[in-house]
Amino acid sequence: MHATKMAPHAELDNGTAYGEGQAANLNINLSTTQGDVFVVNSPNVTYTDNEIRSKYTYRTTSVTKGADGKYVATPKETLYDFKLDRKIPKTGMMLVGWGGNNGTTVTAGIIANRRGLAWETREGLRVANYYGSVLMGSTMKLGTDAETMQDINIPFHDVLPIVHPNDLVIGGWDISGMDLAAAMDRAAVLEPTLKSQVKKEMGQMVPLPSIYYPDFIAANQEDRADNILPGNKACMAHVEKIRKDIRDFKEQNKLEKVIVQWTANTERFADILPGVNDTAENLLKAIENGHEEVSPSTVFAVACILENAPFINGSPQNTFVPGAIDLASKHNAFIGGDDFKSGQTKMKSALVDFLINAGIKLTSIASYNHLGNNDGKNLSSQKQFRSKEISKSNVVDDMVEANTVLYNKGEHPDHTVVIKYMPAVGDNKRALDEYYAEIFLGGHQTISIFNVCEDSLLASPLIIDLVLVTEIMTRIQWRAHSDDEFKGFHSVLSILSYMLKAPLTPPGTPVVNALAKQRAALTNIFRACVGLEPESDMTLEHKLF
Ligand SMILES: NC(=O)c1ccc[n+]([C@@H]2O[C@H](COP(=O)([O-])OP(=O)(O)OC[C@H]3O[C@@H](n4cnc5c(N)ncnc54)[C@H](O)[C@@H]3O)[C@@H](O)[C@H]2O)c1
Ligand SMILES: O=P([O-])([O-])O[C@@H]1[C@@H](O)[C@H](O)[C@@H](O)[C@H](O)[C@@H]1O
Repeated sequence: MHATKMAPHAELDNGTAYGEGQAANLNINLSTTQGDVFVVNSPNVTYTDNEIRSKYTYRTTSVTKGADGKYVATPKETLYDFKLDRKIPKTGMMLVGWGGNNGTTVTAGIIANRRGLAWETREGLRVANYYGSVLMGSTMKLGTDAETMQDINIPFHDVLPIVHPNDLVIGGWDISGMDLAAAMDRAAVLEPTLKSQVKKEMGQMVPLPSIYYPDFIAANQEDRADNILPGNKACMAHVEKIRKDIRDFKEQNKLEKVIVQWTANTERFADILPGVNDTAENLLKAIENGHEEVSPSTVFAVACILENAPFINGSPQNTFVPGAIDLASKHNAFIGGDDFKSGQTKMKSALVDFLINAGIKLTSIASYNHLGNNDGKNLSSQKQFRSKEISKSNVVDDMVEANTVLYNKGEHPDHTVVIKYMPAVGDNKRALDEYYAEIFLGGHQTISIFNVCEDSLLASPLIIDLVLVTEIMTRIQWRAHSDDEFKGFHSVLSILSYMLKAPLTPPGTPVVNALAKQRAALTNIFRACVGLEPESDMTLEHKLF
């Protein structure tokens, strides 16, 4: 299944009408096939119609400490076999919170790209694109031209046979019964000249009724809740209804795969209670018994795990209580989260990475923002804000702990997070940050940033990336070269961390927040699946001659 990709921007011919499918008149490149833009020429890589197999040597450095206290670094090689199903499945994306700012925006964006829409704005003509998506808007270095020694870069999306977002079938749930066209108007994110072109199609999209347990989100959300299932606390009937919704969606749209994402309101944290949500068995029992500490997002996670539909949490709450992770592992079901990393925090994880790795001692981070959308309204409630404060605050920990030259054990920069609800600015969040650092000989560096983030236009491409990466992870299997059986990656998809503020990792494994490391992990795991070495910037070919 090949879909077209739109060129990012084009000038309109004088007087040429624009609208659905008019992109062709804009003299832009309409069709680029995907997936097979390169082939790997290696004895370690074999292609069949259905599969790509690669024999991959994973090279690391194992470190031990000698009796004299010195580290001993030993190069280590592990041989893996990767197997990738090349068939791109017809895939559905079901959003919890479909009628929200992100849900309506990502839906309109996919429709606009699929139909090649263009629309007038005050700044001139705009053509649908996927800017902000790492898979659709960025490239990766494939290698070096054998003759010119110049880098050859390819669209990130083309490194593997990945679903095209234009082909995604979209559905979902919302406690608000508003159709997607009305909800898009409520969100006030998109230009009227774009909305008018997708209004008809979106007007036919109505979110499925959802579960609503008032104590988990702000009381100020109650006036939206007109599309809810009976029952205000967890029960198996809710789990089974969600499972049926997924099956029905899959069947009605003849889908081969469904990925579910939570882009509903931020919930308060759930207490972790032994005997309630600490194991898979206890969590299922707690749901059966209607325990009031089981949140809607955890009920969705359990339903998706049991239905073998990967579930991604785009919000900061602790959806994946230990019992949910235990259940996912037992069912070999994929989960991932938490909290889309869209603007202020994405900038932070890049800037902190730069400062600390430059040997500059960051001593204080002040992160303030105000926004006026419904997310901000929900976060104006302390318990929901606390969930966000946690996810926004922990993002520097790994980078600080890794630099024992600048920081003593347990030492870290002051870090404060403030979020205020200011309706006037709507979805266009204002993020004001101050980074204060010690530099050479008692000097200081102060970096002040004023960052206007159109939150839903930044988050929507992440929703797409999370679906596309999660989907292809269901088609990748691995084994140690000596083993017979292939199996999937661990249930907790930490490969998704680049798109998330508080990356969920397999229990006991470290959390990596440094943005460059996260992108490198995503890049190099995808490269390994086609037998390519990790992207190295050594460029010895440019130094040793
Ligand atoms: N840049 C961003 O927009 C960004 C970044 C990181 C995280 N997030 C998170 O993404 C989520 C969505 O953001 P948004 O701006 O779209 O918010 P929003 O308030 O516009 O949308 C949330 C939607 O969820 C619905 N909802 C609430 N509880 C529900 C339930 N139990 N079942 C189904 N639907 C339910 C609401 O009716 C609403 O339509 C929020 O949790 C937010 O914190 C957003
Ligand atoms: O991703 P990011 O810009 O750091 O964080 C954002 C916060 O600044 C904002 O207050 C919140 O409403 C969004 O949901 C998002 O979490």
